Amino acid sequence: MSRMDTITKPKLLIVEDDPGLQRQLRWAYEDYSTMVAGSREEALTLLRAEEPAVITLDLGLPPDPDGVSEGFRTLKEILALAPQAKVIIASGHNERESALTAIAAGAWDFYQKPVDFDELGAIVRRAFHVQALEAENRRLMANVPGEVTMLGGLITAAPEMHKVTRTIEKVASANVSVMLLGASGTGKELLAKGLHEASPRAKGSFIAINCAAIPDTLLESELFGHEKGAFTGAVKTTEGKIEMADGGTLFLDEIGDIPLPLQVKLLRFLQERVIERIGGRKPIPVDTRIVCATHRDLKAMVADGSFREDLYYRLAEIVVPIPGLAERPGDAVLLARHFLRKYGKEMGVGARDLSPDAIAAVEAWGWPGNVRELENRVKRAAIMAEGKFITAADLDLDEPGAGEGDFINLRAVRDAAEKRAIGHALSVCEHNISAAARMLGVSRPTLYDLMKQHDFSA
Ligand SMILES: Nc1ncnc2c1ncn2[C@@H]1O[C@H](COP(=O)(O)OP(=O)(O)OP(=O)(O)O)[C@@H](O)[C@H]1O
Repeated sequence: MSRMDTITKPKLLIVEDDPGLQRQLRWAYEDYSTMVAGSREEALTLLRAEEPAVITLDLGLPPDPDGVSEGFRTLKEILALAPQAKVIIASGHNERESALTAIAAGAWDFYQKPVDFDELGAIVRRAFHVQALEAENRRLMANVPGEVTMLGGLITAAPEMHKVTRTIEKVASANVSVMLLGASGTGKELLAKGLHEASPRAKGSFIAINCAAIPDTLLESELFGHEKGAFTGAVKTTEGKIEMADGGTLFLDEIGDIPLPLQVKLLRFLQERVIERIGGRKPIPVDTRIVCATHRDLKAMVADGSFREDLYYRLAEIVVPIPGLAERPGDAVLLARHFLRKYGKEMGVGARDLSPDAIAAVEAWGWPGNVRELENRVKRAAIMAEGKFITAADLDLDEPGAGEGDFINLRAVRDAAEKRAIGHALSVCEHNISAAARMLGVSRPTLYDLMKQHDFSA
């Protein structure tokens, strides 16, 4: 076995004690990197060292070459070490029963001796094929969000967002101010948190505040805190959010909503790194990093005088635009599946997936509310849906023309409605055609015709 072989060819382990057969089998499998073991011990040693994907196993091994006991023992030990390996059993005449027992014990397939190389070759090829598919599947499942934690728990497969996360990772450790620009629900807070966690301030607190959600009159106290008796109702001295985030990061969402007088106070903090609580007399030094975000056009606000230019440049040394969900190819479905798993687990319902019509609808939707909208729709669907699959209707994405622009005429609307109803019935009935036909009140042949017409696979 050359080094090249091990790198490029799939590995096949042949467990066979007959030297003649060993030679023949080795010769028959040129396409694989083959290795031969004549006993259980040798088989296990090679298994540990080489991790072959497929194994052919003769049940009659020494010290019991005419029985099956050693073969079964070997099978059991192989599967204990490598449950994903495909083990193909070789059984002699009249050993069909043992072969079936071996399958029940976890073997993948069997063939009858004397060896028919064509037949065995086909079984081995198929075993490799299935093994590769399963390995690919496992790899994809491992990459399923939730299990992979990207920056701040963010989930994405879109290159546009990978660029964003790379930028954030880079600026996290630099001493620069960062402004995130993006529509509501695009994940700005999640990214700000990711930035904090990737920065040397990760041991400090991450505090978030939405400036648009707090009335102007309270915002100053929220940010800077107040001394006892500073105003009616100030019954005790309270720290502001800037102070609470000392040593950490303060995320100011909707920074464009800060009124002008407060902009001045914030600028002073950024320049001098001290704050004064409302009603306080002494400046308090605070080491807080500010990360801010907005969906507004701050440059236009600077131009019309509603946002201070000097503050803008203090806050926006690095500006990171965040693309909307609809501009991230593949992310909507990826995130829908993630939220489905998350809420399915939380509610203790079994594993569920999106039906084909739901996938199409999720891909076509414009997502004006971005990830937040998607999360809300999936959460509601996870609660309401009954079948194993979540449909477009469950997600409330099934109005005629959803995401597709206007319909041309009534026939097109009927067509679309028919297609949705069929997709829904098929997914609810888990593709059982008779059950779906009953649900739709049509005969089986009619449903077959309709499925053909609407491009559903039978
Ligand atoms: N890529 C993502 N992966 C996983 N969850 C996400 C992702 N993007 C957003 N979310 C989730 O969507 C919701 C909205 O995200 P977030 O609050 O970060 O958005 P935002 O841009 O700050 O919104 P707003 O400006 O309206 O406050 C949160 O529950 C967040 O956890």
